[in-house]
Amino acid sequence: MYKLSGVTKRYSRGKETVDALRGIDLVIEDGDQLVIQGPTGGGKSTLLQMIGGLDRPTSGSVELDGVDLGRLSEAKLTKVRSENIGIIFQSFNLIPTLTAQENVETALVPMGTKTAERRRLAAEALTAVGLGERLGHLPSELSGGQQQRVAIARALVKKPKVLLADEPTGNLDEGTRDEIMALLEGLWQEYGLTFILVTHDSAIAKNAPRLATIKQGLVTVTEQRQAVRL
Ligand SMILES: Nc1ncnc2c1ncn2[C@@H]1O[C@H](COP(=O)(O)OP(=O)(O)OP(=O)(O)O)[C@@H](O)[C@H]1O
Repeated sequence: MYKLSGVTKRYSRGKETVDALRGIDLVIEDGDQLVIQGPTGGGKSTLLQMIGGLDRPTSGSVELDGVDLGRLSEAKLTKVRSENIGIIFQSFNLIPTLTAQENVETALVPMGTKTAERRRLAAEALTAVGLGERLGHLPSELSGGQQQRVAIARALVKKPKVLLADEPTGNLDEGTRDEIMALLEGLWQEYGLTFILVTHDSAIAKNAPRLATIKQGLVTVTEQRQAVRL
C-alpha cells in the first residue's frame, strides 16, 4: 500500500523556484489502479517520480508498505525500486544495441539472476506480451507498439508489485493505444499489480476506476467505478 502524506516538491531554477507539488495526501491500496490526469505542467510526472522512488519529496512522506522511500539511503532505495517497482515511459527507453530479449534481461541484472535463468524469464515475459517470436529483434526492427511491449516485459519480468506508466501510449496511434491499454489492463488483473498510470488521454481517464486529477500541484481523487476483476 502507498501512503503519501503532505508531499511537496520544490524545484529551484537559479533564483526561481517552482512548487511542482503542494501538499499531496493519497492512499493507493495494493492491487488498485489509479489514473493520474491533468493539464501540462500540473505535476503528474513529478508525482510519479516520487511514487517510483526516482526522486525525493522536499517535504512530506511517500510510504510503500510502511517504508518511507524519501528517507532510504540511495542503495536501499535502488534495491526497493529494482525489486518492487516496474516503470514504463512514453519513449520506451529501450537500449538500441540490445535485442528484445537482452533488453528485458537487463531488469534482472541488479537482482543477481544467473544468465540462463535471465534468458528463460525474459523469453517468458516477452511471450506473455505477445512477442515470443521476436526475441532476437533489435528495437529498430520493431514497431512502436511492439517496442512498448518489450518495455512492458522488461518492467514485469522481475514480478514487481507495482507498475508505473508515464504516458505509455503517448507515441502510439489510436489502434495501437487500445491494444497496449488492453494488454496493460489484462496484466494488471492477472498479476494483481498496483497500477498507476499518467495520461493526457481523456478516453483512458474516462475508463479509469479511480482518477486523480492534478492541477497546480494539488490533487483531487474521483471514484469512477468499481474496478472490474476477472
Ligand atoms: N527538474 C526540474 N527542474 C525545474 N522544474 C521542473 C523540473 N521538473 C519539473 N519541473 C516543473 O514542475 C512543474 C510540474 O512538472 P511536471 O513535469 O510534473 O508536470 P506534468 O503534469 O507531468 O506536465 P506534462 O503533462 O507537460 O508532462 C512544471 O512547472 C515544470 O516546469
